[in-house]
Amino acid sequence: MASLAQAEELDAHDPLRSKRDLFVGSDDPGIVAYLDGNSLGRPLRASAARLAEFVPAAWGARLIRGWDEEWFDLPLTLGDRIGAVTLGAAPGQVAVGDSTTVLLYKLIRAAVDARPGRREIVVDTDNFPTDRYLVEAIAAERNLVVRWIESDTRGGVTAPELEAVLGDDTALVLLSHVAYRSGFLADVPALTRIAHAAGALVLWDVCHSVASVPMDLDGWGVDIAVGCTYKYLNGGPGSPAFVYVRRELQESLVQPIQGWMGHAAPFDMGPGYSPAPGMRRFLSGTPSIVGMQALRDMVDLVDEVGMPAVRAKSETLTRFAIDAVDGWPASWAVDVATPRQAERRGSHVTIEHPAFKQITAELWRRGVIPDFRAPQGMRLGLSPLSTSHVELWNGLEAVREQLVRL
Ligand SMILES: Cc1ncc(COP(=O)(O)O)c(C=O)c1O
Ligand SMILES: Nc1c(O)cccc1C(=O)C[C@H](N)C(=O)O
Repeated sequence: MASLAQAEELDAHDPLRSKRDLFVGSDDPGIVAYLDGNSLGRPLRASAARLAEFVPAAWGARLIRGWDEEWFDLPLTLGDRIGAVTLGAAPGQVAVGDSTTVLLYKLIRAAVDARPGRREIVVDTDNFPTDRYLVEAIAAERNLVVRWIESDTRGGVTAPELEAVLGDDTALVLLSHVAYRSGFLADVPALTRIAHAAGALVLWDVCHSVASVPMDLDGWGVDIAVGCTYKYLNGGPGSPAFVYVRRELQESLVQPIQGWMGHAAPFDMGPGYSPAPGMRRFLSGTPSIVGMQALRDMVDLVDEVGMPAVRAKSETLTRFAIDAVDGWPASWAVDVATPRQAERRGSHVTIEHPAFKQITAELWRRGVIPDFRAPQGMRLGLSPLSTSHVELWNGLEAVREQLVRL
């Protein structure tokens, strides 16, 4: 049974335990347990220093010269770093820029346009709202049909569910690698093979898996992936998203927001749009260089420790959370909505109870910070590099204390 002693023991043997001290606020007594790193990761102390220095040393001193010296290429050089460290992507296939929502729009549009004559987009009913809304908007724009896979707050998409909706008319399948609610971890290589066998392209939303679940996008034959950088990549609020496009596919995709930064010769400022070769064609306007600074430190840290160590810690954290909740009286009727098989879950655990909305609000007042997802889910986001088992135990104890009072 999970206990404080067990949490202390797990921390004592955790090879990543010293990394927690690298984060701002890890010593703040007002934050008893930060369990929302899957919405907004904590800042690294190195990022605080980098951002403080950026204004005088980069922006202030280099001024417009900064674009030639580094910033113009940063979306692609940083993309390559994210690709190598977290995505299993060879260079030249990842670009950073825009928000997740905007990148998803650009790539969903490009993908359905690359399959002319096919009229359906497949997506699941419990995919993240932005993904669903975009698919509906693009279906309306392009006169396409949305084929829904029924999923719920406890699930994710499996191979038989995908097979049941695929057909000759499927242009694109849009799925999440880790379901934002349940934490279900989809079998990317298997589902990608199934979609390809039907002649469809697949776009993976990797927001909740990047830097928490190891990926091999090249090896898995993934077409396109989009992910955000403010969760487990700790880029800060609104840090830009990234897109991966398989090399062989790049020249065949035309994205709809044709801005000058994606042009083959942006500084010619000539007539007509001619897309740049390679990943630059997926950029639109001036990317947020300021927004790219903090995540550079997290990519370096993940590179130093390696994704297998990150995943191993994530597994002990999620298992500990599930064991602790399993130890609560059955009469409390708290359900674990996250898969119990470690290989089928990402790095958050969701528990369900009708009182969790009010309980989460009270926990925030007490410095215990999970998040609440309607109708009754409490998500415990476990950032492998910044969450300790004792912190998690303290958070769970606070939840238990609230449940006892009901
Ligand atoms: C799975 C998933 N997709 C997309 C988004 C939307 O990203 P953004 O708000 O950065 O556009 C998020 C988070 O907000 C997410 O969790
Ligand atoms: N992106 C967010 C935001 O701008 C404000 C508050 C929360 C978020 C989130 O990240 C939500 C998150 N993607 C989720 O999985 O629910």
